[in-house]
Amino acid sequence: MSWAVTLDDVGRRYRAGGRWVLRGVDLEVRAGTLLRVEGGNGSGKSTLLRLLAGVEAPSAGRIRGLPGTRGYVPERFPAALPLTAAAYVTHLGRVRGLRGRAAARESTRWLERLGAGPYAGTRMRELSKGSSQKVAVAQALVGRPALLVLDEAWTGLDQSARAVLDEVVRERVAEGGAVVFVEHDPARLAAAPDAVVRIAAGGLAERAERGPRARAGTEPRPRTPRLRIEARGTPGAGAPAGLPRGARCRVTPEGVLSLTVPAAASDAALRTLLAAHPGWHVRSVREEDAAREEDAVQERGGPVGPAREEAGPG
Ligand SMILES: Nc1ncnc2c1ncn2[C@@H]1O[C@H](COP(=O)(O)OP(=O)(O)OP(=O)(O)O)[C@@H](O)[C@H]1O
Repeated sequence: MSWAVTLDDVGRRYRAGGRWVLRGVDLEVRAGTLLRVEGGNGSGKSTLLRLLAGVEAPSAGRIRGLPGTRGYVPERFPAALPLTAAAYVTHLGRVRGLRGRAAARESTRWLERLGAGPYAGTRMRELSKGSSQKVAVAQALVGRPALLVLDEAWTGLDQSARAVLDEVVRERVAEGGAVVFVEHDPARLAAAPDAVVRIAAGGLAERAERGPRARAGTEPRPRTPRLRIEARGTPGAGAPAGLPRGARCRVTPEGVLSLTVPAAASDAALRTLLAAHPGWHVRSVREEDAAREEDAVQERGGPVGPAREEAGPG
């Protein structure tokens, strides 16, 4: 069955008036695809995954088409539950629509496949960290959810359970499910994703689509996109020192700065601007291609949309 989850201009912040963790995120996750989410620590990967898992709602924008059955391995699994591993996974199976016996059978099957069969009857709070992680994975897989969201799900698993999870991810995608994952090991499923998105400065700074040849690891990643950062500073101030490699910077005598940087270096560029003395007030961060298009429209006297993202204070 063909379906897709669509994020339209999605933003997330954790308190009203607080910092936007994610902003202006447009993303489509289609059935039968594997998507990897990358980004530095604290960039918002887990936040994006929680939105896709439906356990958090966006503060701005819309998420459409979330399938009814979703499996989610959170970054931190609440292991101190008073249930046995089997009872917990069976319970999740029922939540996903399996009837009693079928839920229990599937629970046993997943626990055994992951190597957790011997402690299916152990209370969750008595399990070791790695064993508890196997239960975290089993509870996400039971009932074969259409969308599987894995937040560092391999962490803590032993080698054979890791290999099983690799295998299961491939199976789910081949069966028409969608899998979205974050993983710190770059070698994990390295040639498998259909797309890789990178979060920087609160938005999806980079999106690399991969075709069937790339699945076999033979196609180079597309050109790295550049971001354009616009900021206002003190009239007469020159270009700021310490910009990352690959940055191109223009400053008008009035103190209006236009800086383009490879997307991967945008966090470093923003930090440089925000830490400079005298300071820079960052007005917008946009993909360079989109900024060019808006400039062209403006030159023709047409309408200009609002900047997609504000990255600085105020
Ligand atoms: N429940 C919350 N309440 C307040 N702030 C939060 C909450 N969850 C996340 N944040 C903040 O949002 C930002 C992004 O966090 P998130 O966990 O999504 O990043 P991440 O990319 O997954 O990081 P890591 O690689 O370290 O796991 C961080 O600054 C974090 O402090």
